[in-house]
Amino acid sequence: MSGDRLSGIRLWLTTGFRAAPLLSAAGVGVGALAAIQAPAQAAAAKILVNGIIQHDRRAAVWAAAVSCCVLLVRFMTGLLAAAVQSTAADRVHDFVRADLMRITTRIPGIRHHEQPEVADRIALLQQGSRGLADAVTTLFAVVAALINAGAIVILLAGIHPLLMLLPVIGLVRVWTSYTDAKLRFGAFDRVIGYRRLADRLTRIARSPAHAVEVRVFGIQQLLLDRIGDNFARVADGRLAATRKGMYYELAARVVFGSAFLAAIAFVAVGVRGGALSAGDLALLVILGSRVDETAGGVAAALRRSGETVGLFNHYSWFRRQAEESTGAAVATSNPPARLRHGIELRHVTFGYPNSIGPALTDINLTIGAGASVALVGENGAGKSTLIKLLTKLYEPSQGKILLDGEELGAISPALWRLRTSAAFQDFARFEFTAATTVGLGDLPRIENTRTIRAALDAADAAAVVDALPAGMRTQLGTSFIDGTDLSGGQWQRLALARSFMRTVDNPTAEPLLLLLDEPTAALDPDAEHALYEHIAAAARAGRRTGTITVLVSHRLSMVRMADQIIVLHRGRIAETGTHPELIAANGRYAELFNLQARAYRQQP
Ligand SMILES: Nc1ncnc2c1ncn2[C@@H]1O[C@H](COP(=O)(O)OP(=O)(O)OP(=O)(O)O)[C@@H](O)[C@H]1O
Repeated sequence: MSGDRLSGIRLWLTTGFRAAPLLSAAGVGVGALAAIQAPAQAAAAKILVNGIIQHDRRAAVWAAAVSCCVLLVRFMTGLLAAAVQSTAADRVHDFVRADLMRITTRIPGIRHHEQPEVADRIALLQQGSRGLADAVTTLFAVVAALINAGAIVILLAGIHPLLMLLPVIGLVRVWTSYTDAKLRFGAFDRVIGYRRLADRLTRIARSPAHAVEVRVFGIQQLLLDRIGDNFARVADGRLAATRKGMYYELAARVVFGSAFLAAIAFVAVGVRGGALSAGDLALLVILGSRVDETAGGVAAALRRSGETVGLFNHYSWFRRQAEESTGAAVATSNPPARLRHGIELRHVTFGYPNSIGPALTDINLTIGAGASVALVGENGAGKSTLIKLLTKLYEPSQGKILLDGEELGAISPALWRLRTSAAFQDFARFEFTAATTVGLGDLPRIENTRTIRAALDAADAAAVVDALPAGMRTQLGTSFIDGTDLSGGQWQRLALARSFMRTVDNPTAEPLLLLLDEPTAALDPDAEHALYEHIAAAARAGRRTGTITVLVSHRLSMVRMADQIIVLHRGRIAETGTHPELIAANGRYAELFNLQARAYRQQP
């Protein structure tokens, strides 16, 4: 058995007991109790029949009484089992969901979001979360089925040892059922990519964020067709597996039915010859249908446990992956209190997972402490990628990034991020109150109104908040009944204010790196101008504290104040220098700058 499978089984067997120990133990106990009821009743039936035929009143009364008691216990355990199982399943569901959230959010980078095999497994886990929750119920079913099967074998052997062949033939049904489950689960695995795509397209079709473009470009039908295609592939894959499995099941039942008929004939002959009693025949008839039922029960339990183990394999794999990437990120060093020399990139090359070529190639760069740097270049040149490497969202594929001479790779991502601040072009619209949306930028001071106000001023966003119905306490976002929505530019101003939270009034934990990736894309010219004034002021202050400011912008008139301008082209550094140096060099930067300046001059 592979290590993956073993750890899946181990996780299956332990998760229920970790999530709800008492309920799980009770569930297994009730399962065991339920399992002996049917064989007990069959044995009582044999004694009853023999008692009646042999006029043994005492035996007959006892057998009838036992039968009634067993029936009563059966009703009680049925009620108890349903309650115990569903409560345990709810507990396990909550436990697994919380565990998955915890391990996913602890992964320091974002590489796992872009690996299809990881995304597929996460989709499988989400869709099969009920199967994970049924960990206890499945265990309950397995215990019950095995005890039931054991008791039946003993009773059959008591009639005649040859009858033990019946459960052996019943095993064929167990095997076919298991094969059926394997086929179905395999099909489920194979089509999960289509399923994930269909789900993603469905989300696009329903998403309010896409609603306008979906209607303007009339792409509803295209989306519906693609969703339909993908779901059809999912259904085809699963149907083929179901059909194949059904043939196996049918064959097994024909074989078992024939064997059962032969067994009845064999015992009937024994009764006629006097070697066996009428009670034995009654017991066989009852047990015969029980063997089929039990074989079905064992098969169903195995099938369920096969599916459950399959899901737990994914769960275990995902936990291990998360642990490995979290473990890999367990770095030994802390970031320095302040930068003295700066950041150096040595032969840094980076390629995204599953992409053909590198996004950055052989980047060599030194940024002095306290410097302001501007990254410019055409779309796809690699600017945002460089920002992601500096925030340790990814690690370089080759080369290293040094922070005052020490490798950034050795510094804990969490601690490093505490000493950086950033605003991204794809900024998040956190739908909290306005104060919280900004305060999130510095968790220890999330409720410090003075700091939030200062960050809003720095981002020229105070007017946005002041115009809200309840000021800073206004709930943002359309997901809430009393929520207020903002324009794209207003959201971006709040995102900028968030990024300034760590930079304002923070002498003890001043960021070492302030990253601004296209921070003004949605801003009007006034706000953009005010922002650049602030960035220039922050950059000047950075000279004192050692903070490096990195700005990505296509607006070249805004980057001229940077101490160093780096022009990226197709993932490589094309040129670097100050604005005057690059203009004098008359290269790519000068060409782009003059082009933009001419365009502005030509405006009426
Ligand atoms: N998550 C990703 N997975 C695979 N490739 C990516 C990913 N993100 C970016 N790329 C690729 O990496 C290259 C650099 O992209 P990057 O976003 O760094 O460019 P950029 O200079 O910031 O562009 P822009 O000015 O358009 O924002 C591009 O070829 C892009 O297609």
